[in-house]
Parts: sequence; structure tokens; C-alpha cells
Amino acid sequence: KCRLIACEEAWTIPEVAAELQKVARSPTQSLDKLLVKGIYDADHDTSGYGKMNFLHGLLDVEEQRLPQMDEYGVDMHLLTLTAPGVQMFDADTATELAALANDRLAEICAKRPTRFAGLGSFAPHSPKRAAKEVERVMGELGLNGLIVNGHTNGDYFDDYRFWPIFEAAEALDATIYIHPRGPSDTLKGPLQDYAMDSAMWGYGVEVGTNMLRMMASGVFDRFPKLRICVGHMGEMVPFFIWRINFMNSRAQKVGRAPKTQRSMEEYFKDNFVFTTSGVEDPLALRYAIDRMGIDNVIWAIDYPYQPMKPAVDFIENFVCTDAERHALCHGNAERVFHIA
Ligand SMILES: COc1cc(C(=O)O)cc(C(=O)O)c1
Ligand SMILES: [Mn+2]
Repeated sequence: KCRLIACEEAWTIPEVAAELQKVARSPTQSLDKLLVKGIYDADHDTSGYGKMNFLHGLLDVEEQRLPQMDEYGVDMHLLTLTAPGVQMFDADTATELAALANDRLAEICAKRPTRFAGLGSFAPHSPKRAAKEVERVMGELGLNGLIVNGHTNGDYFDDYRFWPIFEAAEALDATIYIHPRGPSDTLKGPLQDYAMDSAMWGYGVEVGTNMLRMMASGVFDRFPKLRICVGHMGEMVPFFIWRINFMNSRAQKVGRAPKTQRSMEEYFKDNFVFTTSGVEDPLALRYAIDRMGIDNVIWAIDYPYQPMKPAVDFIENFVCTDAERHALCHGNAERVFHIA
């Protein structure tokens, strides 16, 4: 029996849920509003927002989550404050609620250290205080890395203002998990209809765009040891990596893109790992392993947005070698997220 560590497992606290309800009732133009309203304010004026009953599963750790982990043989959940995290709040509220969520998460992990690990949050729009929180998360709180959800107020991670956060994470060998959120106001255009704002399409576009901006801008020349994790089988990038590499190197030759020390494919292989969250497709997984290398692929459920049993069945039925199975199911997670 292979140890199973699921690495994109969503969770929240009542204080963040309450603040997101305020966002849901505010006149925000953010595309996250469709999802936030559907989850955190569904019973209030639900016109067009689609009620989705995830809140109980997000708040819960021991009532339903842990018994299901026992029933299906999932040893650990790597818990992450669910998207959009604290990033829709003002910088002060975001900083305070990230620290509160991190304290609560450390308590959960301390109480059941063989069942739960956790990624700490921060407020990207207060980068200096965020860098301090990264140090507290990895030091005093003893958590396993960081989580952030795509853009913040429309800014992406090629923007030098975020670099104090990368500096702290790189120095502490702390992996930053870039989870999706709805596309930014400048990206959202035709993504506002047909539920394309979130998991079906907009999430992949949002994170994929962030990843490419980081790679193409030379962030990893500045922070060569920085490790980023993304979910959802690499947010479409693995399947497009040949074309991304070819077209970026041509763009560099003709001066359309800045010169970088390494190629896009090298940055993706050297500085990224990705999980299988929400893509339970054996063909996609086999391609991703063969294309990007087994050491870069990590199993995840994406609970409670994905039901637990099908995700366990998916990985247990996946055809692979024993070495691949150990890497996928726990070995890579233990290395990347410092799990004993
Ligand atoms: C933050 O809210 C989420 C909603 C869903 C969904 O299935 O509607 C999926 C994800 C996800 O894929 O992480 C996240
Ligand atoms: Mn997720």
C-alpha cells in the first residue's frame, strides 16, 4: 500500500468566509464574484450566480474530511486556504486574515501531524509584510510552503514589487503554490460567460498566463532556486511546452521578448512542479510524466471541489511503475513540501 499524500486540498476559516460574503455583497467587478457569491452568499439574491454547496466541506477537517480519508486510504491532506484567499480584501485585512488562517492551520497540523500538512497564505499586495509572514510560516509555524491565488489587483508575478516574497521563499526553500482565481479585470473579456470564469477554463488561462510571464521575464534568472507548484496538470502548459519554447526563443532572437539565461522548457522543468488536481485523465497524466519527468508530478484531489473517492481510484488504477507510483503518491510531495 502506497502512502497517499493529496496536495491541493482546500480549506477555509469562518472569518475569511464572512469577509468573502461582504465581497459577494459589494459592487466589485472582479470575475471571482460569480464563484464567491455561489459559495459564500448563495441564499442571498442568487440571480445568475449558481449556488454551490462547498462551504461546509471547506470549513470541515474532522467531521467529514478525516473519516473519508480513513475510508479511502488517504494518509494526508496538504491543506491550503481556498481561492481567492485573502487577495480580494484590502492589504491590511488581507495581512491580518492570512496570519489568522496560518495560525489555525498550524494548530490543525500540530494536532494531527501524520494526517495534515499545510501551506501558509500571505497578502501579495503588502509584499514586505508578506515576506515576513513567509518567514513566520516556515519558521515558528513549521508549515510546509506557501499558497497564493494568481493575480493580485491585476498584477502578475513578473512584477518586481512581489520579489521580496520570492527572495524569502527561495532562501527558505519554501515552494510557492500558485493556485487559480478568476481572470483579472484586464484578462476577463470573453471569459465572463458560460461558467468559463473559473475551473472549466478561466483558471487555466489565468495561472498559465502568470507562469509564462514569470518564465519569460527572467524571474528565475533572479531567483534560480525558487520553486513554484501549480495544479490542474500544469494548467495546460505541459501540453503546449514545445510551442511555447519554440515561439519564445524566436521572439528573443528578434527582440520581441527579453533575453533569458535558460529556455522556457528549462525553467518549467527546473523551477516548477505540478499536481494532478481536478484532471483525472490517465492519458494526460502519462503524457505529463513522459514530457516533464516523474519528479515534477504530484498527486492531488482538489477536495472538496472534487470528490475524494474518484480521485483515489484514479491514481490507484493508473498504470505506472512502482517507482513512479511512489513518486506520484508521496515521494515528490515529501521532497517539495518538506513532509516527514
Ligand atoms: C476556489 O473555488 C474552486 C471551485 C472549483 C469548482 O469546481 O467550481 C474548483 C476549484 C479548483 O479547481 O481549485 C476551485
Ligand atoms: Mn484547487
